[in-house]
Amino acid sequence: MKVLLQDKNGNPPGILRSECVDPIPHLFKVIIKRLVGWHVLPPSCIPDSCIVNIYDEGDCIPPHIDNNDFVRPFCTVSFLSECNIVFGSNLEILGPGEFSGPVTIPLPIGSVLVLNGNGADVAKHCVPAVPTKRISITFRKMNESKLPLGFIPESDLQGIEPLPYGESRSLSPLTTLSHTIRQSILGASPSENKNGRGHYSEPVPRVCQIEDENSRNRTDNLSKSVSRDGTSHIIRERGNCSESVSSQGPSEITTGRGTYIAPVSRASPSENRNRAESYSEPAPRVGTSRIRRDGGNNSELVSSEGLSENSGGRGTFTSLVLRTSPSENRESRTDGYSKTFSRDSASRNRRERGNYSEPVSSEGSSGSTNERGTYTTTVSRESTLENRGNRKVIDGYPAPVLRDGTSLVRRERDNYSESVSCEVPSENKNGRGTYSEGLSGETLLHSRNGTGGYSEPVLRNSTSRVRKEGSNYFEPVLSDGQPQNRSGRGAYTPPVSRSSLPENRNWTRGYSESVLRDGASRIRNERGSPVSSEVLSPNRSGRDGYTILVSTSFETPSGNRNRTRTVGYSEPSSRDCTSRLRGEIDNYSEPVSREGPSGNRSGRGAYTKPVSREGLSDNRNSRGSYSEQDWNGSPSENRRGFHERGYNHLDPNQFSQNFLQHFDLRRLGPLKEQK
Ligand SMILES: O=C(O)CCC(=O)C(=O)O
Ligand SMILES: [Fe+2]
Repeated sequence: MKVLLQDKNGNPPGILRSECVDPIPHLFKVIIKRLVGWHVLPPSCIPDSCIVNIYDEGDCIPPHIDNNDFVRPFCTVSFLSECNIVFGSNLEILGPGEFSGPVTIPLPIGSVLVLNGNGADVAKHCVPAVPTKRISITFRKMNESKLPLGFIPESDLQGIEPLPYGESRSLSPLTTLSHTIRQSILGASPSENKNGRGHYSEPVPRVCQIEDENSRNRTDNLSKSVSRDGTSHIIRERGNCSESVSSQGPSEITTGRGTYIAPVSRASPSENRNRAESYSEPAPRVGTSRIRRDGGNNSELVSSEGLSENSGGRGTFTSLVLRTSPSENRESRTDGYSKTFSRDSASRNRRERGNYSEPVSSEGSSGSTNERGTYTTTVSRESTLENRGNRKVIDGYPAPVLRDGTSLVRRERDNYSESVSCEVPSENKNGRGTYSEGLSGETLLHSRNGTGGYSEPVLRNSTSRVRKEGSNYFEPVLSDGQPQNRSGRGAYTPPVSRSSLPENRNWTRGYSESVLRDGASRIRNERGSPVSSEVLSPNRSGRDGYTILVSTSFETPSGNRNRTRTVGYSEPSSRDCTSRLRGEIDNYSEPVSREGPSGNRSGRGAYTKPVSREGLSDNRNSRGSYSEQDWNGSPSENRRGFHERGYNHLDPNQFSQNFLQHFDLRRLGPLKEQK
């Protein structure tokens, strides 16, 4: 593969230090503060740049790895519509906007995807042609040694600290981020997430009601949220950086001075582009594994190999654990996204079953067992029927009653499960730690123990943790060290006191690993941090803050059962590296910005225009960093439209206006119509 070490203008990959972009909009700062306050990003990675990718229907971002001029972890927040993101070291371009890779992860609206470790540095990622318009904002911190010349840090973004955990019943930041990160991030001010003592309590979901509505309404609400801010919201990269991306070669990126980095539409090597084979399913149902962390706090989307048990027999199972704010979000979330954890990390119940590990609400939720004897936190559809009458039903799904009165409902969709929690009367709990009458006592018990015999302990103080690993449970970890939580199945490990949690759990540094059905293994960091992905040893160093999903057998299910364990995690054995998840290798990508050929990643624009599906092969360069040999067609042709749309050199207000148009679909109509 031909690798360009510089773009058309002679710029090397990475941050363009001499470039200047607009300052970060106020609303973005609000988001950043929450990302850090809620432990999604560590204080060492406070974003000082960002990219706003605006996708029209059919647009995509080819395989790439975010340049290392940006520190890890970094994250991306999704808006407007859900789409998939594909990870893998070998991502193929099967056609315009059609990429195939070992791991496909859905990005729900409002979710935050954190990339770290190998997930950010080894695996590539790409966004196949989106089904409908979508916007994502990628927040990254520039490496200090790569800061744009004359770069002046935003004073109000300095010294942001993670909010301290609140007490007992309050949810921990580590447990609240979620799909609703959007609503929380956009709908409340940081201070509102603190309790009277200045502790983190819970995000205030001002727009939670939106969650009960359809995407359009959500969009509307998003608009409102944005509008509420009254400032020039979104988009625009703060005069912090711009980056250039050459059309090929690993790691090209650039940043410039400002805060934003422009467009990021990295294309994959030419050889991967024009494949004749038709590719009907971008996201292989089986063989996808996903991990998502919505925040440094443990909101994770974890999916794994097509474990029928865990996915209700529908193939790929994914457990989506999103953080949300406890109260409001619970009642209102209906589209399956909601939270799951409790306030302190200890309260997270996590279960790692043969094929997946999944967070379980700390309040004691826990799971239900499916009829196949497989433990799953997810409420199976089967059980739904029988439990429906006794449980709170959210969007058609029953909500297990948690001890503290909260309930958790998870449902499974094609490829993933979503958890939805909601509040339920405390009377619905008995004193045994199980569930009782009221809402679903018997039914719940039935659901839980009917098959797998798994009874999940629910500590009254909601600080229990449950974990199941394979056939064994790795259980309860009470925050107070109490050993009450055990299923009695014999497969449990003794309760582990909170303080000793890491050491007692598994191999190493707090990771617990489970082997996926197809041989893939998964590792999770109980401390709740990130979610990394790939399996390469470097990234599995066991550093805090991320979960590692190792899935090595997507393409060769039968041959991936051999694992090589390395410090706390297993090494994938497949040669094709399909075990990688979430990485971003700057193989290069080619952004196509609305500003035109030379505008990609220039940092002038706060956003990037993903590559259009139709013009995939033509649209990939950013700053002209493409090679004629590799790119057929004229880039400018594909970008013309953007030029004409006047996205270039907009002043903040004008820029905002344009940006808002994309959000307020109700008022302004479909984005398409605005062209
Ligand atoms: O749109 C997304 O979710 C991903 C964007 C991305 O990969 C990037 O900005 O580098
Ligand atoms: Fe990226």
